[in-house]
Amino acid sequence: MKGTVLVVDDEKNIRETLKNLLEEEGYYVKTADSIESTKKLIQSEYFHTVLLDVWLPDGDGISFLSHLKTYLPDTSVIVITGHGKVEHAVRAIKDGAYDFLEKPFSMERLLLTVERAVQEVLRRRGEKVHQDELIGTSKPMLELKETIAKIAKTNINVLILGESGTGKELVARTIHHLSERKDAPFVDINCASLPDDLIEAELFGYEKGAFTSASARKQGKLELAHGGTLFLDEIGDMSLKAQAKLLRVLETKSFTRLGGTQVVHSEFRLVSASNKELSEEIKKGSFREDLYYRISAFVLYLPPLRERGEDIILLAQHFLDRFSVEYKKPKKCLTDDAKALLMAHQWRGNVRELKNLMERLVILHAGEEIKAEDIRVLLGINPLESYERLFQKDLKSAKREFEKVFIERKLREYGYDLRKVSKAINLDLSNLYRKIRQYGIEMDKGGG
Ligand SMILES: Nc1ncnc2c1ncn2[C@@H]1O[C@H](COP(=O)(O)OP(=O)(O)OP(=O)(O)O)[C@@H](O)[C@H]1O
Repeated sequence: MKGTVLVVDDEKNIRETLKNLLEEEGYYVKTADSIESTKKLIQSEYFHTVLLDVWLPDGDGISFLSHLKTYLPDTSVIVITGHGKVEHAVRAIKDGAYDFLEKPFSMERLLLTVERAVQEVLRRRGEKVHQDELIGTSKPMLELKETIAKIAKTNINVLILGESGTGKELVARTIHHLSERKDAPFVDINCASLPDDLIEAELFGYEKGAFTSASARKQGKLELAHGGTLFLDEIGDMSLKAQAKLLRVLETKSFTRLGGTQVVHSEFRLVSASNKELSEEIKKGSFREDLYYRISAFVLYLPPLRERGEDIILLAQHFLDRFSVEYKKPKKCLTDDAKALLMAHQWRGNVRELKNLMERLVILHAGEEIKAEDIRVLLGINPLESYERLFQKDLKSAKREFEKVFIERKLREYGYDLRKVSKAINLDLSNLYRKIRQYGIEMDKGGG
């Protein structure tokens, strides 16, 4: 796949012609006929390039451009303007469009412009070509996206709190991408993964000879973040000594490298994250209160995935689509049972757990349908745990559902040997056959 393209035009035949043409060239293409439908699409899908017509039934494309860039900050937008409408083209470029196409345009010109636009995004995103966009349409996620859009352009220090895997780093990166600093570095450091003395060396850098293994001068992350954003992940794990030094840097915007005397100035925006309750750490005396106030001018809280029910299926489908493209597998969908199971799961590992699960499902399953059983096997859960909803059914359907799960589990347990299963569950062979057929149970052993 060469890249993903969204075609926004109110004329059906233009949408279809462009879609066919671009698909033939190897792009993944989606279309939208209005601003409203575009808004919906970009909440759940990422596009390298958007082809945007100026005239749309519910507004003008150029005014919509800034909204589009909020959701897809990395995307190159190509605006399609009417013949001779130079003022539109000028405004579009001013508002952040990558390029414009004046009607009528040749197909060669279109393909060339799209190709350049996609290349530009891939280059800009570097190794993070497949980095996720912030997906979610639950109330807290929509509010979060709005807040991010508002604070990104400021220089305010942001603290992101939330359980592990809720997307704190992704939010930090999104803030950077939406800020004026987007072309400067985003420098991250995980305070939990480094021992105390190494954190200082990493943050402040060192001079040659500062310690035994310091064979040459090394710039620290604070210095590297100059002009950009410094992301301190797991800041709650920083030692008190490093905290005291960091506090001084935040007050003076300057520091010296380890073993050095030269004062180094660095101007960066600080975004920190923690999955610990920092107020508790302050009470315990392991986190400085004065540092807390410095880093938390604005606090963003990421709720656990289990509290954002409606995002679960959206994210699951998003990851299935993404990994299917990545692993060149057919597009997959979730059965209603599978969706119910995902909704009922606790997701202690939050979005990271969901993402990993979807990746494994794409790798392991050749078919197009993901069933509850496929997921249960990978999650290693006892079906009954996720069967709370059985109690909302009538006895007959609850019984049927349980019977199916029971037989599926026994079949797996006995390596799909029907004779053994028949004996183990005390059900004669012909009845077992009948039930397997009746419930549409697959005798596929390759599922995981
Ligand atoms: N809303 C979301 N939309 C799309 N992808 C997401 C979303 N939230 C999280 N992810 C993805 O889930 C994974 C985990 O997210 P991330 O690393 O940002 O979490 P974290 O809170 O920083 O975790 P930790 O506390 O363990 O460092 C990443 O691959 C990230 O891209």
